[in-house]
Formats: sequence, C-alpha cells, structure tokens
Amino acid sequence: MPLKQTIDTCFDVEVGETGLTRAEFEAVLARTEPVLVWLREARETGALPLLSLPAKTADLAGIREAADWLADGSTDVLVLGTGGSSLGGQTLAQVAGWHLPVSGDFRPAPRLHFLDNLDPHGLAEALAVLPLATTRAIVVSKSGGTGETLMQTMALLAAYEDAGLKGAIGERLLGLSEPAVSGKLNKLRKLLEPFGVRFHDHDPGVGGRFAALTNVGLIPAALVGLDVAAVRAGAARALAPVRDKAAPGAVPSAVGAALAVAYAEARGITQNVLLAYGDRTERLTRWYVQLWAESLGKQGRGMTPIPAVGPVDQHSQLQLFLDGPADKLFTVVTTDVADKGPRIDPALAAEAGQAEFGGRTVGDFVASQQRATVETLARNARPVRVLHASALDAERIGELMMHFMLETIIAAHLIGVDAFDQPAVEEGKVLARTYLEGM
Ligand SMILES: O=P(O)(O)OC[C@H]1O[C@](O)(CO)[C@@H](O)[C@@H]1O
Repeated sequence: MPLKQTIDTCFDVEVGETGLTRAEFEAVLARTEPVLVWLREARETGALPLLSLPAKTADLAGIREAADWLADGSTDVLVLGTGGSSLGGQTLAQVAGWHLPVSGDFRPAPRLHFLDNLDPHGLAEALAVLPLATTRAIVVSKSGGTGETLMQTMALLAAYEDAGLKGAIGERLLGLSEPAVSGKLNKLRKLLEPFGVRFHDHDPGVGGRFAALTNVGLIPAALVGLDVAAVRAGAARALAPVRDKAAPGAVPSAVGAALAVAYAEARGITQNVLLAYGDRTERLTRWYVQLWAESLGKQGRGMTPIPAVGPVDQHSQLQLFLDGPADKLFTVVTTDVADKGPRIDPALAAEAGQAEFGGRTVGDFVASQQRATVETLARNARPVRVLHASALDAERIGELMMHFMLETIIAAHLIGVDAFDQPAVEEGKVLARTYLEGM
C-alpha cells in the first residue's frame, strides 16, 4: 500500500486558533503550481538528474556488483563519508535491519559500519579493533575534499600499512566521488588512485543530501540486502503525480511543502518535528534533518527540523511538544503494527495489574500509541499531519525519501532560496583549516 498523507488535524477546525484556515493553506498551495511545472519540465529535460533516478535501472547491476565486491570474504565493511555521503545509506540500510537494537548486532557478516562523525578516540579505537585483513571500505565524498573524510581515509591507509597490507589496498578500498575533471583537484582521487583504488562516479548533478537514490545510498543498501530496484520504484510513486500533471492538491509533496510554508508565513511556526514510529525509521529522521536544514536554512530564512522517534521520545520530548510553546508543526510517520510482535500472556498481564495488555501484541500497544499521540497533539492545539505506510519496506522508504526530497525542493522555491547549495558552511571550514595550520 502506498504512502497515505492525512492533513485534517492541521487546520483551525481541529486544532483551534493555532491552526491554519483552509484559505491560508490554499493560498500557499496555489503558489506551488509554477514549481510543479518547473519540476515536470526539469524531469523531462533532465535538468534535475534527481528526477531521472526513479526510472533508472541501467546502473543497478553496477551498484549490486560494488556491494558484492565489498562483502566478498569481508567480516567488516566501513562506509567513510559524512552528511549526504552517509545518511541516505544509513537510512536505507536501517530498513533492512542494520543498526537495530540487538538484532542489528547479530546480523550475518559482513558487519556494516558508517563512520560519519570524526571522533579522534572513536576512530583510533575502531582502527585498533577492526580485523583489517578482512575489512573493506567504501570512501564516499562528492567533492573529494571534505576534511573529515580525507582524515579518516588517511588514518585507515596508515592502519592498513601498519598491518602489512599496504600492497593490497586496491583490493580493500573503493572510492565514490565526482568524475575527475581536468584542472580541478579531487583530493580523494589524488590520494587513493595511486594505491590502485577503483572509483565509482558520484553523479555531479545530484547533491549529497539528495543522493540517497544514487550509488551513494544504494551501494550500502544493497550490501545489507535491501531491494534497490524496489527503492527506486517507491521513489517513482512519489514522483508520479508531478510527472502526471496532477493538481497541487493531489501532489502530496506539494501539499506538505505548502503546509510547512503556510505555517511559517501565516503563524510564524518554523519548527518542524518529524516523529517517526519504529526503530527502522530512526536514521530517516537524521537524514531528514540534513535535507530540511541545509536545503532551506539560508538568507535569514528556513525552518528548523526536529527529529524524534516513537514511542521512545514520548518519554523525553512529548511533554514539550504537548505543553511547551505552540510553535511546531508535527509530521508523524506511522505504520500498520497492530497484531505484530510478541503477544503478551494474559496471566502475566493480570498479575502485573495491566490486564489490558493480556492477549495483545507489542504492535497493538504501539498502534494505540501512534493513534493516541496524533490525537493528543491535535487536542492540545498542535497541528499534526500523518504519513502512514502499511509497512516500512524498500519500496515505502524509497517513496518516503523521494516525498521528502520533493517537499524540500518545493518549499525552497516557495520561500525563495536555492535548495541545492550550502554556502554558509564554507566559512567555518576555511577557519578550521587556518587553525589547524597554526597548531
Ligand atoms: O560528499 P562531500 O563532498 O564529502 O560532502 C559531505 C557533506 O558536506 C557538506 O557539503 C556540508 O559541509 C554537505 O552538503 C555534504 O553532504
């Protein structure tokens, strides 16, 4: 079953005066019309390569081959890379069971590790415990110049050398970066190619945070057995209403973008909580944070993404969400979990004084919580939309990610910023380099 978006609990009739009026929403929704025309044309002309990805199949064999090469005889596979060079892969891999509490630790070899944060202690400890002779890595950097990734890579190269494996680095590492362009230095290629490391090309027309559906996200996904063709098929579903010239009200991503922008403009509500239920969606919330924050936060404009996972964050953030400032728009991602998971023994439930648990499954409880949280938010005058998937599988995650990417691009157009750059972060990078030189 495809993704279902429900926005009824976003309006004044349901949430009181914090809520938008239908007229306020419709006015912004109407402004998505030219954006949808632009998107449709960009898909047809290929001007926005992201939009060609859902229908693309020619590269899938190469993606599966790369994943098989990384896995072959390996106990461990590292993904070095940060931001958009890592989070999309993490999000997809988690749907296949990577990084789930407990069961994620018991997955069959190879173990998959994403090293996306540069931490001196963590990296040293990782390099000390990894069985390097059976460890492969894929190094992902669109630009080839990200300091964190270069440093991790150099540290790994030195560790291989110390382990007497220098001669076989080409058999252990794979690179993924923009194609070499004459006259333009790609530091990662310059560093790794002399070791005989092969490179896959990062599509130069797809920015890192929009790259989950390219080899960047799909190689790690394939490595843990996710059906990468199904991910693309799901993405195609999210794109279909744009392609098919549906009216804005029938394009879920346009509706979502219009809601967020209408709340920002008409109510000053610029905080967007993504509360996703289930361990398999935890990385999705982190991927969404980069997408929404880095794409929209510029020129004094933007909206602040807040990640939350259910039900666990009911026990940390929900108090604030319900009873703190009414300054947030909520998106709750739910799935059909009723009847799923362990079933509770009625005798134990009665013994514990929790008779209503008896005969119910864990999923029954979570399903009730999903419903109760949405309703409680609305009753407390918090606007909330629901994105519901019957199950979070390869196809649905592809649909969900494409939905959010389209929503982000449309929102960027509505607020008048470029979704695809991130100029402000450069200043700190330059300064950090200066400080490093002075050490
Ligand atoms: O893939 P790269 O070029 O290493 O960049 C990693 C990340 O760094 C950023 O450029 C921000 O510094 C992100 O936009 C990007 O996803």
